[in-house]
Amino acid sequence: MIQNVAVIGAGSWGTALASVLAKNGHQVTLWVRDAQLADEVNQTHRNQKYLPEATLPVNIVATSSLEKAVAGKPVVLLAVPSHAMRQVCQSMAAYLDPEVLLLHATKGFELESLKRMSEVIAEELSPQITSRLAVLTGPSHAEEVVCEQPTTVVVSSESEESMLRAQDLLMNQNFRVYTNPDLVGAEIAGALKNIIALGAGMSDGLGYGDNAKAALLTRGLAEISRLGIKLGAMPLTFAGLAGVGDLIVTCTSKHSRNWRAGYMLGQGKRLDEVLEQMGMVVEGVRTTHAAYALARREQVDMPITQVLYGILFEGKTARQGVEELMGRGKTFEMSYLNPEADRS
Ligand SMILES: NC(=O)C1=CN([C@@H]2O[C@H](COP(=O)(O)OP(=O)(O)OC[C@H]3O[C@@H](n4cnc5c(N)ncnc54)[C@H](O)[C@@H]3O)[C@@H](O)[C@H]2O)C=CC1
Ligand SMILES: O=C(CO)COP(=O)(O)O
Repeated sequence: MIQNVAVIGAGSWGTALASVLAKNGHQVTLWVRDAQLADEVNQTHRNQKYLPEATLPVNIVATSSLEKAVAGKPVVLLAVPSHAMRQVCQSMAAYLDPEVLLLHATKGFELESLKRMSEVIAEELSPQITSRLAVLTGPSHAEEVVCEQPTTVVVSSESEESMLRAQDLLMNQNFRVYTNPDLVGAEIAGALKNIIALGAGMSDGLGYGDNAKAALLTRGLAEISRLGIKLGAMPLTFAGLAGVGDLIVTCTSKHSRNWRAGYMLGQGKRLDEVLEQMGMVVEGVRTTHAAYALARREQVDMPITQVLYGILFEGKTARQGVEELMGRGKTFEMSYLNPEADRS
């Protein structure tokens, strides 16, 4: 069924998802924070800053008014950075349709509370929203999605009906949408892979090879799963699109902001320089901070995250980080073989 959909956030991901929805025939209102960019999208059907190569469908109409964007819309899709989620929800709460289907495509935790995005959304809107809330995640760079390159993603929700509705809205010949009821696992996997992508970029920036990258991905997945399972995720989610799928794409793609930021750090640039040069959100930086705190709170061993925290926030060099990881004591690969020593 053709729907009126509001997409909140016109960075690369919001713009690409607006394009998918519009090509599926939906009428899309795109909320753009910056009024000048809203005019540009309406007049030129382009978003020069975030997706310069793409021409956008004409059934995307941009507005810088959050009220105009969401009022009366049966479906709202949020694609803002994690640090903006709470404030955006607060600002749009009064205008939302009480029966709205809410999707979010944000990969991160709220740093201050260490909460997942769906928890932040439920706190700001209402606890009942969880029956109409779904997360969209999986290996999907905006730059490829917007030019209709084959892509697979996953939607997760506590409500089967919401999950199926989200799948119907988004799915097409080039954008294949799977469902997975493990909302907790889907959100955690999508957020934590960005930490490992920073590490993979650093490894490449240091000039290390494929062996180091494979080690980071595999041991990264081990610690992502360890924390995720402790926080209530289903183990198999980490073997799926939201887990290993997204880990592969983010650690190996030239499109990845996290990989690119890591690469520059590996070459010896300072974090502030790197973030300034990126000009786009690098979720892995805040997520490293959040995961470091979560790992301490939950007493879960996350050696790669710990080392990256040292590099990002404590002045350790990338090379020292590698030495630290390679110099750790002997241990089992599979912690279930020795659960007492749950080490990586
Ligand atoms: N770019 C991609 O290919 C993908 C991104 N994501 C996730 O989507 C989310 C958004 O990422 P991108 O679109 O890539 O970011 P981006 O850096 O391309 O754009 C960020 C957007 O958020 C807006 N924004 C920044 N601060 C804000 C604030 N305080 N309040 C409201 N809006 C604010 C900016 O104006 C911009 O429109 C992130 O969580 C990211 O991990 C997920 C999958 C793919
Ligand atoms: O989540 C993503 C791809 O699935 C996007 O990753 P980056 O933010 O590193 O570009």
